[in-house]
Amino acid sequence: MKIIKFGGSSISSIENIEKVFSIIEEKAEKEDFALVFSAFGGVTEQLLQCASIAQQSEESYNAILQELEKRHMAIVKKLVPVQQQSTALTFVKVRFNELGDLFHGIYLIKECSDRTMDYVLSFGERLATFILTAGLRARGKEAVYLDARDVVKTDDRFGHARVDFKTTDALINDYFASHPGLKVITGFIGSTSKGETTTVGRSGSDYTAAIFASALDAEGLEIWTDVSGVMTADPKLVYAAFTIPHLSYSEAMELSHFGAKVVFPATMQPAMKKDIPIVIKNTFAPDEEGTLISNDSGNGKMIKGISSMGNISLLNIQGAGLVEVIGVSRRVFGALADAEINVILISQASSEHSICVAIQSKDGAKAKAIIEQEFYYEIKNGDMDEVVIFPEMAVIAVVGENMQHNPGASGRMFQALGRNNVNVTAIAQGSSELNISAVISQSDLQKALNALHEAFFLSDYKVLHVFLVGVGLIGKALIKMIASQQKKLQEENMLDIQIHGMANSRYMKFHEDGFDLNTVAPPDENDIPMDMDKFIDTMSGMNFSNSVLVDCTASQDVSDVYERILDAKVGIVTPNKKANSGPLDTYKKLKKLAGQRGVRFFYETNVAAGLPVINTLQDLVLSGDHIHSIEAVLSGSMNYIFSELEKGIPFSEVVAQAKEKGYTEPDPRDDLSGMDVARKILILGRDAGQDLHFEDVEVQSMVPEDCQDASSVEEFMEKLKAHDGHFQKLLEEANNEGKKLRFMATLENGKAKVGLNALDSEHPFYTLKGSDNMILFTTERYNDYPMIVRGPGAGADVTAAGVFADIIRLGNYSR
Ligand SMILES: NC(=O)C1=CN([C@@H]2O[C@H](COP(=O)(O)OP(=O)(O)OC[C@H]3O[C@@H](n4cnc5c(N)ncnc54)[C@H](O)[C@@H]3O)[C@@H](O)[C@H]2O)C=CC1
Ligand SMILES: N[C@@H](CC=O)C(=O)O
Ligand code: NA
Repeated sequence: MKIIKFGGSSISSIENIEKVFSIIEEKAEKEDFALVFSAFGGVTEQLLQCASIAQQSEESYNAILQELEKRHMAIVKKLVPVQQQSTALTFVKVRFNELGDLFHGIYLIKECSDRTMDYVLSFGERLATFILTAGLRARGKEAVYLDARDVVKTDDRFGHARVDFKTTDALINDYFASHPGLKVITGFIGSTSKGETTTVGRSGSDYTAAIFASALDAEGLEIWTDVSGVMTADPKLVYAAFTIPHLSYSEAMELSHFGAKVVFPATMQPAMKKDIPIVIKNTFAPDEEGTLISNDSGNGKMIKGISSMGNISLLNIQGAGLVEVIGVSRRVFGALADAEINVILISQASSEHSICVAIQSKDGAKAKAIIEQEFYYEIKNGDMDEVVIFPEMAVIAVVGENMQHNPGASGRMFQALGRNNVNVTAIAQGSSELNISAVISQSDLQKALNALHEAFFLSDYKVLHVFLVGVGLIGKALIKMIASQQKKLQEENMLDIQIHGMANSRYMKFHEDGFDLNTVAPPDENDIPMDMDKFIDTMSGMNFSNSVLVDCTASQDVSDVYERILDAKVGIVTPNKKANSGPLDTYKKLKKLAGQRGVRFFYETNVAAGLPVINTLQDLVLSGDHIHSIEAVLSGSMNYIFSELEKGIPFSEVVAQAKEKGYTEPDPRDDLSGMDVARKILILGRDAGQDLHFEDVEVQSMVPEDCQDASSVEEFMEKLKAHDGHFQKLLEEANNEGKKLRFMATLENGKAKVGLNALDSEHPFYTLKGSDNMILFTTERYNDYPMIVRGPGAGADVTAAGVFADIIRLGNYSR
């Protein structure tokens, strides 16, 4: 025999009741059970509401009551065929007449005692259970309605009555022995020895089910609700949370203490005493396995779940006068207990210099006053400091029985918190080793939960949260690329890349769960106006662990926020060269900060797009090589322009083509002026370990003087046409000597040079084509012949691919 209970959410509508009936019918073929029901979804709340309105001597409770009656009547009419309806309809009618009288009484005397309230609430369970019994009978079941008040005997603590198990167990067994058929029992209610109606407290129907299970030595207790069991963390805060298949009673109790309110400790007590397994199932997903709660903890997982409690204040009681003084804690806790303040967590270090107590925020001010009063003289004498209160805190706890004697849990917990910049204010662990709790700032709660969830449950599976600024040529190509690889990375590389925010210069938008990258469009006027500070605030507000800012702009304003970003332990990936080619101090500061904060700052595409130039150089330097010189073609657009020029196409036209093909900077003058190449050689020099400043780079510009100040790119392109002849001449001069024009950069002896050169066929750059880049590293190790990297060095795809590779690398590093 099993006891099966369905809660209010499972029977909140006709459709849901039909689902419940199918579950019952399917089960009836296989096993023997009795049923326990709550009131129909929402009814208890409405009865409470009526009572409170009536108490204020207002008549509007009548309307609610009438609606309630209609709802119950309608359910009878749907569940029971006309010819069998009369009993149920009469039952409902009579109950609502009684309720009407009851509320009228409350209305008249303006008072509703706990005793009356229990009686009022009992109608919800009685009505639902009676109607459902009739519904089951109409479906051919031999169902018997059992008003639990006949068998569940309690004391008279109305609202949370204590069960007299001895009498109750005997009555339940007598009833079951003398009544064949499917027993359908009202949850939540009982009665005193005088026959007064009582209720058995919060989540009382679950408790009723457990009382019956225990009395009958049931082989199992099933609680059907609207979630698929107890989850590893609150799914509203941790979207990767999943159902825990198996918990021990103690683990379930520990988890429910901090938040996982699927099952209440009180419910478990009677089942636990008799070692009856409890299964939590989802009425709306009956095929899902749910959670089994029994006396063992199932698989060997160290941590079963992570729970949390917000709105906590931390009270710090400290002073030199506390050390080795006996009785201080008795006084602290005595004073709090006298004031009925519940203590959630306690922490005291062995120095005995301070005691730290977590309480609910609503009790904060009162608790501070009470302790200060208790220690009035000690504070006055300076033996104790004034009580300090830290508001807006939260407690997070990792829970699992197998932590016992199993080192490593706390290490992993605090490493994950630290790595994600979550400051821990207090720590507590009981010697049962069932739970390690930490007090953190409320604003870090979601991030902390996710970080812990990843560390304990998804340690091989990483979610990387991307915030993308710049949805232009490169940004768009990047989104497409991530979209096409997202699933494969999840499945084969255990790396889940989600984009939660994106912005261009005018608008920004966000998505808590991550955008659908196959359909997402760049932000537009329907979204939020772009504001970098707000972008960062929203990003921080989402509080994800393991986040990265991807900057696909060419903007100085965006690179100016890198310091803030790294400081907040958020990584950066960018093709934008502004940060690394600005003041040397900034370059150094960012590197240092990333190191200090343990986050990554990747910028492979700063030089030669996706070609492995930066990584190669950094590897050379890290492995102890010394860079003697660098000779390079570093501009895809310039190489394209000067090699295409040879086909006889006018200069202004090839520049337009380079722009069209996505090789140039947003403003092609940045390429033609040599600035873009200057930035790149500067970055290479710095990564090679040299203290290079922009002044150390000699740059030859290809922008004709009268084009320099054109007010727009279009005007510039137009003006450029007048100079086609000049470039044609340069080309002819070179060709006459059997040479080709190459725009290149060199770095030697701490000086860099950028400009146009005519090179003969002996030179390695002579054969470069299209958007090719080529970099020659002459180093201590690569001395006789340089190390060479060559290939297309500009364009949407090769750049986006390089950015994407950096993102993946960053994701993998954070494992
Ligand atoms: N095109 C290429 O082959 C390569 C480009 N890069 C770099 O990639 C970056 C992006 O280039 P493209 O996509 O071609 O440029 P783009 O002009 O097509 O796109 C830039 C995007 O940034 C946005 N933006 C500009 N300022 C902003 C601000 N302050 N806040 C928010 N958004 C802002 C724009 O609205 C636009 O969405 C540049 O830094 C460029 O140097 C690097 C390697 C190769
Ligand atoms: N505009 C650059 C591409 C980005 O770095 C180039 O032409 O190489
Ligand atoms: Na590169």
